[in-house]
Amino acid sequence: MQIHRNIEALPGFKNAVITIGTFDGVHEGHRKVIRQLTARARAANGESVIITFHPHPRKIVNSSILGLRLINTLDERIELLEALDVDHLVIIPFTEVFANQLPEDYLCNFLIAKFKPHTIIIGYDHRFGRNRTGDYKLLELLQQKYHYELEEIPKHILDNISISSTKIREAILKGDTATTNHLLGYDFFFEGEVVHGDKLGRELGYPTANLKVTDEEKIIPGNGIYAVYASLTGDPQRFKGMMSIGLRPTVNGTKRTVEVNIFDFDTAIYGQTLRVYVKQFLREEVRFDSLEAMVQQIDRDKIDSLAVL
Ligand SMILES: Cc1cc2nc3c(=O)[nH]c(=O)nc-3n(C[C@H](O)[C@H](O)[C@H](O)COP(=O)(O)O)c2cc1C
Ligand SMILES: Nc1ncnc2c1ncn2[C@@H]1O[C@H](COP(=O)(O)OP(=O)(O)O)[C@@H](O)[C@H]1O
Repeated sequence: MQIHRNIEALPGFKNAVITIGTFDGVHEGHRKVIRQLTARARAANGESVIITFHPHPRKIVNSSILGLRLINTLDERIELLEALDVDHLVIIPFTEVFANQLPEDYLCNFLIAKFKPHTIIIGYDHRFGRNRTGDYKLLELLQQKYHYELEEIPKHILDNISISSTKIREAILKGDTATTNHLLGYDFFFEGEVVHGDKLGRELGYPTANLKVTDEEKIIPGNGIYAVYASLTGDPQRFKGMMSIGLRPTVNGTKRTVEVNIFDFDTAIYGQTLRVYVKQFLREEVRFDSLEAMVQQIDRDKIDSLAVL
């Protein structure tokens, strides 16, 4: 997959079959659309092109949802799309100027001028241009003039995509790993930099890599204890482990922490980036009367984790 970030330097596409969207999550619903895209491109003897936006258009167009958390960072989205046999990914910086183009200008100066699309695959409810006034009808109207084919994404797939995206975000926040991973079609993951904690973990027999998630838009699972896989950037090895997210009431914690104990592992990894695949929710965080009681429970968490990993 070729990645293009500069719209002034796009290549000449061959029979471009294009679709437009944010694809946050690259979940099962998105994959259906992408299969439609790649199949159509093959049939047209052309190239499949995904046009996506960053930052998320909803942040620009509707500032009331500034707090919107995303299932994927841009880099994760790229990585997931990379695995799906798409020829080109075009990342458009979604600015106010871009959003404020008249629909006809967007169509003519952007879509047609830059892509010369053979086919546009789009949902019937797709909106574009200033105040989102451009619609499918306009695309139909100008089809002859600009010689593109129009292919509709079936409504049930579109409905399913928006329901899934909402459900996935809610499920992640609730710690509902079964729903999350089922709807995503892969295990939800996130990354964080390993930072210093209170140095209590090692004393308790369970050193934990404390993670600082640097992308503030990234959604993080709700509080609880989870069975996870973990890997270090640049290292293909995937370790088993368990994660605790929460306030750590037992040690009178006040800050929400994300920490991972990696099984059969004994290396200082401060400063490194750890990726965590959230496999299964095990239990809620509890306030224990003593550290011994907590360690006994963590012993059981390890057994429970190993049973699902
Ligand atoms: C698998 C696991 C489960 C945990 N469960 C709880 C818990 O239920 N309640 C709690 O207060 N802290 C829990 N913790 C957090 C510990 O209190 C924490 O690891 C300890 O304070 C060490 O922190 P440090 O890494 O900053 O030294 C858990 C940690 C792990 C790894
Ligand atoms: N099995 C392991 N799981 C997680 N971290 C480990 C492990 N073994 C060694 N480490 C290292 O030790 C650190 C955790 O030790 P800990 O005593 O909990 O200190 P801190 O409070 O700074 O997290 C991790 O950040 C990592 O660098």
